[in-house]
Amino acid sequence: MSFTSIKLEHKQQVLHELRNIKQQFADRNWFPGTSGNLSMRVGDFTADQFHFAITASGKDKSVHTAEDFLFVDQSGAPAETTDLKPSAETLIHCEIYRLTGCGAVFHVHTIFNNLISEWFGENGAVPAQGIELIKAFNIWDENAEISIPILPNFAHIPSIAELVENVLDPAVPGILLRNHGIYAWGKNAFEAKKHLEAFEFIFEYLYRSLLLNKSNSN
Ligand SMILES: CSCCC(=O)C(=O)COP(=O)(O)O
Ligand SMILES: [Zn+2]
Repeated sequence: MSFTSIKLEHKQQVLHELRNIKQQFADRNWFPGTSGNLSMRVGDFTADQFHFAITASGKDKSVHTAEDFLFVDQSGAPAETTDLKPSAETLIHCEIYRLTGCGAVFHVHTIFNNLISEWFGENGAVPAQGIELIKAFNIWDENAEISIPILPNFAHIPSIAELVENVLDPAVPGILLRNHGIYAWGKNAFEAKKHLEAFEFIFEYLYRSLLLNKSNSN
């Protein structure tokens, strides 16, 4: 499906939804120092051709302007003529869409996701077991255990993007970049937000249990 054949109302609806999510995350201080990026797919999906709206790079994501988002194609190139630059991390979004066919990808830097990704960094994954919010990933087993992948935080984004395929687990809709932040996705913005919130709950839970265990052993 070409970008021009996607209905204008659909594109506007997606921008409206992204703007709302951006506001909600900004209110939680989830975009410190211009960090973070958000995207939502528009139109039909094939692994070879798709389009999505994404935050422009380097903006203060706690303020709203007419230049907050632009549309890009499956390679991360702008789909329309614009002076705006897509997020520096667009290629990671491209790869997540290509591999999952999802509808939205949200990336935030928080203290808890940074500390936990660094703590478990050498293991390449964060183990989480028996935490109620695992059910937000539609995993309902009692005492369920998941493993949240961690990729190295290379400065060269294409080198990170090419590793996504090796670690992506269809049952776990998120990937951490070590000491950087998390990417969470879902079939739509509602689900991507639910997943992101569940991951952040799990990271805070793990951080606090590590501290509790440490103080108990002293
Ligand atoms: C200022 S944090 C470093 C860049 C980053 O990790 C990020 O999430 C924001 O980059 P963008 O190009 O999307 O603004
Ligand atoms: Zn980032």
